[in-house]
Amino acid sequence: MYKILVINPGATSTKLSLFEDEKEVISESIEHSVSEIENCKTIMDQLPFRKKCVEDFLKRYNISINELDAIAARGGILPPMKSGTYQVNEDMVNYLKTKTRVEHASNLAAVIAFELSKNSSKGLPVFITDPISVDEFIPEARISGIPQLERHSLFHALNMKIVARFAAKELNKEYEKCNFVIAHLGGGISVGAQRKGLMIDVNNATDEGPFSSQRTGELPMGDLAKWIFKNMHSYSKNDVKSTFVGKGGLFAYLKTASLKDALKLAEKDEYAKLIVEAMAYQVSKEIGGMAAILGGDLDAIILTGGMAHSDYFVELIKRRIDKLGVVMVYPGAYEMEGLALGALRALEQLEDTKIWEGENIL
Ligand SMILES: Nc1ncnc2c1ncn2[C@@H]1O[C@H](COP(=O)(O)OP(=O)(O)O)[C@@H](O)[C@H]1O
Ligand SMILES: CCCC(=O)OP(=O)(O)O
Repeated sequence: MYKILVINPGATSTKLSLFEDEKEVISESIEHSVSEIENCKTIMDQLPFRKKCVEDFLKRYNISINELDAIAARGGILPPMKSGTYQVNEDMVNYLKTKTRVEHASNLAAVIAFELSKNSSKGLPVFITDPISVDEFIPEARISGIPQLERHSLFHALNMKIVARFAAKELNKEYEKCNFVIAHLGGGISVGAQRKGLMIDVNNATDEGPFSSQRTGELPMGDLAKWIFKNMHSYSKNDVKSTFVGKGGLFAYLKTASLKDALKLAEKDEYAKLIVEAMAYQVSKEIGGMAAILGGDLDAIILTGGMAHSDYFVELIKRRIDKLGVVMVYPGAYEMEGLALGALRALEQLEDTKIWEGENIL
């Protein structure tokens, strides 16, 4: 039996689990205070308190680092790379600390895990599986409309890939032979077209596609450019950024980033109802686009993420898309399981573990 520690830092929490083979035996989500987060200028400034929170977890459950067989860490924003499980090494850690293109809490996971692994007396492997920067785009998906700006593949790869595996199993089909449109409806929203195991196009969850709880998604470009020029003297670069990612989307309209709260408001307030319906409308539109990319040849449309817990929200989407194909719903996120199973496949040598080869791996 393999013991695997799983580390998954999110924007405001750190999720930790202990798996014994496929079974999650301990699971905790540690919330961080706004002041703890705001005191840190960069994500890497959060390293000391995030690492301590993992050490405290190990102490609380009396888990010695020497009894672990692996640590499975959420993959951060690395250069574009193939889907799969990678062994973390010093180069990857340095990249995450000093070179990553996007500040995201997931960048901390491999760094924390690698530092902890050094305390093991037996050489503890650290793995990441399906990081946010998995890139399986077809050439035409990279074209934005202007040669200076390329589209990038940045999405909820970990959860979307694992639910696709669940769906293939449920349909009794081989994962690599299935075509899916997958919509991850969490704090951020990614909607992608997965053809025969490869995510050939997906909206960049930070700045394309539907608006989400705190992100604007795609915006009317001409008016956006005018808005930035008009406000460039009164807004800092960070103010501009947080207007679109952090204070945009549901939050900008309703002052809540939670769909649960928005749905409560919508029971009495027509404006709140309109905003929730608009989010479902935009998700449906993105799903339709991705179905077209697959030429309508779909095994299923998969809805997943926290917002898929809401039957009401799922229904708003389903009524627009259910003529496109079978709709399968996996509410919540399966990231901890995705990480543990990735590490387990590596330990059992069921899959080739990829070795980080630096920045030009594709
Ligand atoms: N039962 C529910 N009904 C409606 N919305 C829900 C429900 N459960 C979770 N959500 C919504 O899901 C969103 C969070 O999704 P989640 O996948 O947990 O996000 P993340 O892990 O990215 O923070 C929030 O908007 C939350 O309100
Ligand atoms: C950039 C895609 C990943 C992402 O948005 O993750 P969160 O929703 O967890 O911030």
